[in-house]
Amino acid sequence: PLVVGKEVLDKARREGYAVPSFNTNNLEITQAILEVAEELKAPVFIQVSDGARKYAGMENLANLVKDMASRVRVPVVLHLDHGADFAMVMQALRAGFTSVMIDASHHPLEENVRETRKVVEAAHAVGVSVEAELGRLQGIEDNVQVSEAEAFLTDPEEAERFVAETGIDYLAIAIGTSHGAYKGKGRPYIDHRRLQEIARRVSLPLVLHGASGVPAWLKEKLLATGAEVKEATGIHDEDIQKAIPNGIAKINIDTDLRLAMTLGIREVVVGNPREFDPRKIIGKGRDYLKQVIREKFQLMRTVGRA
Ligand SMILES: O=C(COP(=O)(O)O)NO
Ligand code: NA
Ligand SMILES: [Zn+2]
Repeated sequence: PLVVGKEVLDKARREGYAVPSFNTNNLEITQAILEVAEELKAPVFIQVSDGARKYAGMENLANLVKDMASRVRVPVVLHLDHGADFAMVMQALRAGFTSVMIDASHHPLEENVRETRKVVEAAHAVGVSVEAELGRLQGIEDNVQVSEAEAFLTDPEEAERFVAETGIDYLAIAIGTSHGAYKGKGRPYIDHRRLQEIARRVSLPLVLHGASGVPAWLKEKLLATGAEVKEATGIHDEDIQKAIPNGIAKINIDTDLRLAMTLGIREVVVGNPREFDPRKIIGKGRDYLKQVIREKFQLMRTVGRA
């Protein structure tokens, strides 16, 4: 069924596992997420970004997820990813989202606090959970663009104050991850000591953005189809596994789903110039999506937690 975010993430932090939050833009991605969640008896977040809202329509995606969630046994949270302002968050509340992010992390701290408090008051009035962000990730994704210079890691003491002043339910932090498929040369440096210090001060579930791994098997297959993804790199599994016992309870995955869908489509289209049935073309993408989603639930130890 569709549930509110707080209950799902409080349990995850308490019991030492994480819940993946997968971005969706369409029917096939949503089907892949829910089929695997049901198969593995895992709670899951399905999130809609600003770009997805523009591409598919917020109400369309909300109605699709709400209806499909009502027909599965595992808990499903419908989450607004990177809510840009109060108005967008209100539209999501009206559309029936059960979790919303207000991302005011690119504003000065005082403005971030003010904007976030406003959202918390409105969302909590209708029983919806709130995620906010402190600190900035580098990288580009769906209009969320931060240059190297502007990116800064989350200050533990500031995080403690921010949580106290805003009343949010979970906190997105910057500890070295970044959005997109190009997370820096080689292995991105994840500041685990900083995370431990934040987790010591903040008892709320912590959220990791920019957490796609760009799995080797997926990258190899993509290269074989002629996809130009040679420089693509992601967060290493060990860093994900290490972050979970240190308070990370929600982990955002978008890029790995994009790569998986693209692999399926390219394999069919590049290999079969005569194929023009979208169900065969997009369907192959859905198969790879399910493989990636399965791996995420296993990596985050979400399996069987529903
Ligand atoms: O943080 C993300 C997704 O990050 P990735 O690009 O690493 O999948 N969405 O909010
Ligand atoms: Na989010
Ligand atoms: Zn993000």
